[in-house]
Amino acid sequence: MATTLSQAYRDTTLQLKHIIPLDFHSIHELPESHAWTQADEISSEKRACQTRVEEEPSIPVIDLSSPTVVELVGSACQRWGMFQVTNHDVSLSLVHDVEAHAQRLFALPADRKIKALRSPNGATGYGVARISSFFSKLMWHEGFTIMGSAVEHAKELWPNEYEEFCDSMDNYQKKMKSLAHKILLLILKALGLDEEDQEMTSSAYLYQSEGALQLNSYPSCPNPNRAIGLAPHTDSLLLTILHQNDTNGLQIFQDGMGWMSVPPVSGALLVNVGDLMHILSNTRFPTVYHRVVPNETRHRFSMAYFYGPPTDSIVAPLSKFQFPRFRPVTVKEYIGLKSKHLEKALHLLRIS
Ligand SMILES: O=C(O)CCC(=O)C(=O)O
Ligand SMILES: [Fe+2]
Repeated sequence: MATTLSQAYRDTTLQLKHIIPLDFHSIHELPESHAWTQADEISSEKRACQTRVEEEPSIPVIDLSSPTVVELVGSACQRWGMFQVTNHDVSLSLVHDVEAHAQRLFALPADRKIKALRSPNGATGYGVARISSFFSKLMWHEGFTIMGSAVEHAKELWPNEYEEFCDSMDNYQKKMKSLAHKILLLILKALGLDEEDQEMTSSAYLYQSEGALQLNSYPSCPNPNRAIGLAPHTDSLLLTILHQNDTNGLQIFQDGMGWMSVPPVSGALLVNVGDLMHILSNTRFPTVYHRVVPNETRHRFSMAYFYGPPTDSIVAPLSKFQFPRFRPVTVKEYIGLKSKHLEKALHLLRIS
């Protein structure tokens, strides 16, 4: 039987310290457990880089109905591994509805949210970021992960009125999936894929793909300079489509430039290349190293939709690349490698 995405994520057992978020409602000072120093980060040399404050080039905003959309997407992927899209056919009222549900969820009392806690070897539900176990300090963040139906955990949160939440999450995931299909096709065209690749990717990747929806909350923080909202990481699958509310916080790392802010653009959705796309493109498209910094006065919410091929399928550089730089890997194996080795996982697949 085919492996589902949640099964692929289920095999890492964590301690509860790495699952239960802080009760942010009751905290007025940054606790030692959440106060980071450079030494607490794996890539401390990157943390040491200053965030740029002067005028910086910004991530391209691409109108999906533009006649040159393939070229625009191709050059944004190559330069940034990231772009924002407008004319994406996802209604803003749906986006805001999902955001409002996320706000309602995270505003619940801590003892209620704990009822939907991710289990120690589980993939879905309420909890800290999965990457937390790699760091000695905890993040100023709480999340809720959905893969497929949200019913099981929504019932734990709202035993009598979970339906509206679930309907909204279902609608949003459907919309995200079809937008991700569309964007994947544009990216594959931009890569100039040949017939053989097209057959492989269009049948498997497009029609049996899998996705996960991650709701993120970063409450206002009493000492944002010493806290981290989400530690630096790359996303594992092919693409991520992100909505951020009107509160800054997301930053991407650019060689030679350091950390650069990616402020929200009203009505646009942000798309970023993940590790599997980096493999497929044989390194032409960079996987985006990003983090979130908390804000002293404002509460940031974001919704990230992670999109990947079926979990048992094989990902390898497209056959048009004469000198593949990665060995083929199944999605499931890659998720396992990432759970064990975090950012070193990609290097373990390098063959040249
Ligand atoms: O909140 C954000 O802007 C980023 C979220 C993110 O990177 C993730 O969920 O992987
Ligand atoms: Fe991410």
